[in-house]
Amino acid sequence: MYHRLRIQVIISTLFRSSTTMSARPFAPERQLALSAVRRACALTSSVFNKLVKNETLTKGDKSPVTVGDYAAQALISVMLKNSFPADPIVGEEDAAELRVEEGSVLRERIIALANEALVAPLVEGDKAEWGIGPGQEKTSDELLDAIDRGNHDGGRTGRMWTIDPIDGTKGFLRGEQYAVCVSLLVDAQVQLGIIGCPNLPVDASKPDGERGCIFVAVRGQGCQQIPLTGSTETALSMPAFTPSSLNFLESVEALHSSHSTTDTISSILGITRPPLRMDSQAKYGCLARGDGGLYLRMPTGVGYREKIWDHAPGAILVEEAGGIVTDSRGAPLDFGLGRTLGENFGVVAAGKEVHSAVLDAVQQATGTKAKA
Ligand SMILES: Nc1ncnc2c1ncn2[C@@H]1O[C@H](COP(=O)(O)OS(=O)(=O)O)[C@@H](OP(=O)(O)O)[C@H]1O
Ligand SMILES: [Mg+2]
Ligand SMILES: [Mg+2]
Ligand SMILES: [Mg+2]
Repeated sequence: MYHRLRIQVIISTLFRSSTTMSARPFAPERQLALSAVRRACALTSSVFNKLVKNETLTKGDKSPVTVGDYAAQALISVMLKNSFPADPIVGEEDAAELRVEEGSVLRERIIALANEALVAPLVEGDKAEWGIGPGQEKTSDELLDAIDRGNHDGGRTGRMWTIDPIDGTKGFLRGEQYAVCVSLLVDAQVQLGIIGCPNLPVDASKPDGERGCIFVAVRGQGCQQIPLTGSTETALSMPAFTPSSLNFLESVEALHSSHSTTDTISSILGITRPPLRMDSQAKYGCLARGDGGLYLRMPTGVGYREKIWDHAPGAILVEEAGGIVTDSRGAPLDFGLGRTLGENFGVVAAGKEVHSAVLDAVQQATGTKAKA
């Protein structure tokens, strides 16, 4: 029923005209990044369809890394460099492991996949000057360098992009939710966030219906959902939840977010609906469109530092849909500390009507004091 509460306004014509686009702040960045995320979603879907799981590597942090992660980061990075050559990139992956494997099947597969995605025909909205389309192949070295352009340290000043080429790697490998996530930070403030979710139902009330959505938000311009295979934009606005109508969105992996803390907070708030568990920043998109009323990510006490690419794109979606995103003390997430968010105080994302009640419950559950 909460789906009916969504305020959805079709504004497809608003962003389509290039005259309108270029007049809006960050219009070229939005258009380019949308195209890059769309291509990366096509790439990752095709990897999944062909994927043989024994091609999965294991990195030191135990998260599975697939050819899809590397190839998608290479693709997005090439496209960003072609249009915004001066902008640094904070990307999840780096090519160190691939460089020692010259000629390996894995490396050749990554190069082939990235090039296939780069040379795919132009579709509506694409521009040849972005360095995409037939004949735009790159060499192996150029693609490995593109992956390594994601090695920027982050920081407080200037423009920088974040790329998480496949967020929710475990969901991806299970054939469930994952997301291709890109954001643009300016002086540590998120100005643009784009999240492509190839497996997410376009309408949560029709779980067996059409799948594949992109969520996009530019600061001050609202949050929109676009079907992966179309251009109709739907403006998203978070419905007003009360504590009694709330339900949680949370990680599938208990290692990533403490389910037991969430359970305690749930009882304090009197929430009876079961949590909606899904992998990846698809959770932020679902929150922005009202599939759930609250996203909690509580530290599991293992000293993990959250990464900026795991939250910057999602945070702006929720804020532009009318919600509030803070850590569990009520402090804003700080994207200016480097590649991580620093000490892990968790994430509390919710509608403005309930956010402070949730913070109180978190404080009660964890014995922490909200930041003054
Ligand atoms: N210990 C720990 N604590 C918190 N977070 C961690 C931890 N380990 C990994 N990660 C990051 O979690 C990202 C995926 O988590 P999600 O919430 O998106 O999905 S999940 O349900 O937890 O799988 C995942 O992003 P991807 O690597 O892009 O999949 C990681 O960056
Ligand atoms: Mg990872
Ligand atoms: Mg991630
Ligand atoms: Mg990832």
